[in-house]
Amino acid sequence: MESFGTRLHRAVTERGPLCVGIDPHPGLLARWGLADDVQGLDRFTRTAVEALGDRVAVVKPQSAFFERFGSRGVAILESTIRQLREAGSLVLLDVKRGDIGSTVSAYASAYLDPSSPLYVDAVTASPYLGVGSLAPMFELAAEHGGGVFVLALTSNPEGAAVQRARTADGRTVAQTVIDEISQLNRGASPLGSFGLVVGATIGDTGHDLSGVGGPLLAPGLGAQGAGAADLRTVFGSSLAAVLPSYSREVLSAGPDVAALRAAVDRVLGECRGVLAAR
Ligand SMILES: O=c1ccn([C@@H]2O[C@H](COP(=O)(O)O)[C@@H](O)[C@H]2O)c(=O)[nH]1
Repeated sequence: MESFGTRLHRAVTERGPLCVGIDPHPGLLARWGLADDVQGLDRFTRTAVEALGDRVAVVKPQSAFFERFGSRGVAILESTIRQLREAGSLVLLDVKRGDIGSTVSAYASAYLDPSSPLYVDAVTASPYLGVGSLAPMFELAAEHGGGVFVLALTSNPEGAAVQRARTADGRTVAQTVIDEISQLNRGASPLGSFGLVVGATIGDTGHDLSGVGGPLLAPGLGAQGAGAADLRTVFGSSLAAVLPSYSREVLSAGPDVAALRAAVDRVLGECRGVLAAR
């Protein structure tokens, strides 16, 4: 089984360095002329899959917007995941899970075991019960060619108070996460399967990302105010590993499929312009 890092490296080579989120906000449903109900959710996600599935390297459904409709929303999430995989994009489910290790095992089975209805290529995870508590996710991901993106320096302004706090050895909390994920990726080529989430909004953080060896997911572009040029400031010499991520900026071009695709081409072009100079 090929590793997630290898599959991601190929997808980005073939389709370009871009992740697009499927975040069916109530406001976007209204903008697309859809009701804020299960039928609206279904129509929204089918259109997004049609526009994105055969051209974007990684598509990132945001689980919260499906869960808010209960079991019928989760059924649509399952079907969206299947459709995206069939269309050839890698699916990164944004669920930000984290818990004590024995419960993380169950989350790992839910998302990273190929027999699960919610099986995806990769998930986001929260390290705030300790990076070590995520070990069952790392292990199942490694076994089945999956990936895990761990929150390090998030795009929201509230994150800094926790993530930049100093630990006993003087490193920030974020740097300890960065260092632990770097260890997991040691020796992986061309790219490790364990990534970090580092917001494009956060400016020059003074954190050392050079040894991570895995992908750096960069949300915060577009609707949260960061632009492609900010990637240079945030990531510096680590630009090669960056996977820029947009949700509302692209989705607000819908529901016309051609317009959604044009938005994808536009943001991809902007990101390539910055990432090519790495
Ligand atoms: O630090 C983080 C981690 C995750 N996110 C998620 O990414 C998208 C961003 O959506 P936009 O519409 O492009 O703002 C959303 O699903 C967040 O939950 C993040 O923004 N920042």
